[in-house]
Amino acid sequence: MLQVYLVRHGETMWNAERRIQGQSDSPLTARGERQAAQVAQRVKQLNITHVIASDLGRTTRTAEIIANICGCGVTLDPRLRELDMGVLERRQLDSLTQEEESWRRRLVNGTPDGRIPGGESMQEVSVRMHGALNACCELPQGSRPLLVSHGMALGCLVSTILGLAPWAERRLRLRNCSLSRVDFQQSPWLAPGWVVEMAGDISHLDAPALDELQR
Ligand SMILES: O=C(O)[C@@H](CO)OP(=O)(O)O
Repeated sequence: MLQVYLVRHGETMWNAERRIQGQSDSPLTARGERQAAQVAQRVKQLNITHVIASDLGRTTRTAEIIANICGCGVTLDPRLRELDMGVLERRQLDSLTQEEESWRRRLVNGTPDGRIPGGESMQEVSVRMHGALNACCELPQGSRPLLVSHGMALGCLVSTILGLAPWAERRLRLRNCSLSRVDFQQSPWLAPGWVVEMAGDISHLDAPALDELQR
């Protein structure tokens, strides 16, 4: 059985400001750095063999902190990036016009091929996230990888493993530096292939990100 751990990056400056990031980027806050150190201590004794991260700055920094504690390197995989939110990236969530908010709603309410102008659909994110996850099956026998990605991308992955639509991810709270685990297994009691063992655990954090408490 292959166990793959999933971590959302630490809190960033724009998370705290409720500013849309998508494939734009902002640095970890001091709280985000602390969260990354706390999740690193949590996974330290899990014999992680590979840390694979979205190539954006916030995930790369989180991955470096984890890899340093786990004693392994960091591999970057752009398939793990956050959903591309097109023309709304860098915008404050509270500043959107009604029309802009309708673009965001279409993205998350199941409109087929719903997307923000210039951005990705949830279906497209699902395809590339599964590609990155399935690549873990090609690692040497006995590997235990940890993927560092983003809120909507990871939510989309977990939702689709559960057989839900990609946009169901809006009903799964994945806080900054939460830890999830998915297993590739052949148990007679479960559906063959990927199953969700754990999702969104933050018991290792001393406080969830401030911005999460405001939502
Ligand atoms: O891009 C963003 O603004 C958020 C959305 O969930 O993603 P993350 O902070 O996880 O990169």
